[in-house]
Amino acid sequence: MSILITNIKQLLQVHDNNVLVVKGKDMKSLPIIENAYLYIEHDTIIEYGEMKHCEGIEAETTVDATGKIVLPSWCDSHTHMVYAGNRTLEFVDRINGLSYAEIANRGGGILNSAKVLQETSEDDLYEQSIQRMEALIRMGTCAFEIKTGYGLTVDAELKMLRVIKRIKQESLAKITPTLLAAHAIPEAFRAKKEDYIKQITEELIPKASKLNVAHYIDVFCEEGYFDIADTEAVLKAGAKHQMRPKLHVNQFNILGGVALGAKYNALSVDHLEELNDADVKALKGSDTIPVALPGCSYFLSIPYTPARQLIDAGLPLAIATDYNPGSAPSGNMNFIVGAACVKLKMTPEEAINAATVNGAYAMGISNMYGSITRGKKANLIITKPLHHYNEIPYAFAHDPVDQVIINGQLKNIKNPEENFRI
Ligand SMILES: N=CN[C@@H](CCC(=O)O)C(=O)O
Ligand SMILES: [Zn+2]
Repeated sequence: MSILITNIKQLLQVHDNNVLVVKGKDMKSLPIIENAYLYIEHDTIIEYGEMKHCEGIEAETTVDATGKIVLPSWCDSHTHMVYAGNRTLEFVDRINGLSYAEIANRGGGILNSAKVLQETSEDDLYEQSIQRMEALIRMGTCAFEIKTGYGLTVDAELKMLRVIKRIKQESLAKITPTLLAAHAIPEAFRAKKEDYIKQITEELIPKASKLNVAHYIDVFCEEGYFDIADTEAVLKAGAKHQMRPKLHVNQFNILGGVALGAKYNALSVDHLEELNDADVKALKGSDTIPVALPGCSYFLSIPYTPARQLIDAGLPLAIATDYNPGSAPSGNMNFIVGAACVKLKMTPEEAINAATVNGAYAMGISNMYGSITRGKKANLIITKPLHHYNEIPYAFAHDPVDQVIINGQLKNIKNPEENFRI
């Protein structure tokens, strides 16, 4: 199967030499080819260049992209999209004045989602989740990290892992599973957190490892959830099973999770709505990428991650949705790219780098995803006609996506019958 895209107004994120991550000042640069073509065979980017060099290329399918922009599809490196039900009642409670912490203390929040998930069948959970994901593919995301963490029992966490495994096997999207082993303390363990940590380290992690689905491990390192000692215990147990950390840190309070993540060679440290100089120092010289989640800041009305401080310190930054029923019930990366510009004061180039190649890095897949490079996977967005790529973040809440190519397959996203499964 071969596809030739012609007359592309702007082909974005073009790197002849493969790029794994973009840091600091380099994030301001977004290599583009104006009036370009792109040629794909099977699932792979084979060739690209200026239209004047396109002669002689024949393909089974030709797409005329006159007036349109082509870019690598979004790479969303932080989601909790496998969940059951919703938390719309808590949304209204928050509008009426309750805080996220107050709702959690009343047994709402993560505990509420866990109760519903425990009562939901595996097939139902799979269907709810894959339908959420397919809606997002239509919005231009073709690579997703998916976390467990709404199980809160060994059985329910393993159920989540099996659902993620099935999505990974059956979807055309690229899936990176993460075991969010310590997300909240179940009611039954309130007075004996040590026993819950023991259950996680001695039972959940070994059993999860046997399923061979998740190679990343996550902890919600936060006041009222898991402190530094708990987090370290979970990371040590994960390391015994070759699970690399991807951590929730600094969402409401700074506990030292960033330095701990860097010490354990975390792939990413995510949230960082709160940040201090020691955190920035800990990240410098590490291979750990910070990840900002502006949808969560928007929805909870909490501070936005100080992206400028991170980028201006020479660090890389990724942006992701945090798609979940409690703090970010939207998985739309187009909105996240816009919010990164408006609220995090990132330039469009920085935001697009953060949502493509750096998002791929934060999932450990940037060798094959996140840029237009010969030999990389053909996961692409073809936009509607736009004047310039700046229009993607500028026209906030618009949907710029016209067509997607996922794993080398051209999809008509407007057709409700379109299929994104293998
Ligand atoms: N902060 C921890 N976990 C999720 C929210 C979970 C929830 O409220 O359901 C997050 O990343 O924001
Ligand atoms: Zn999260």
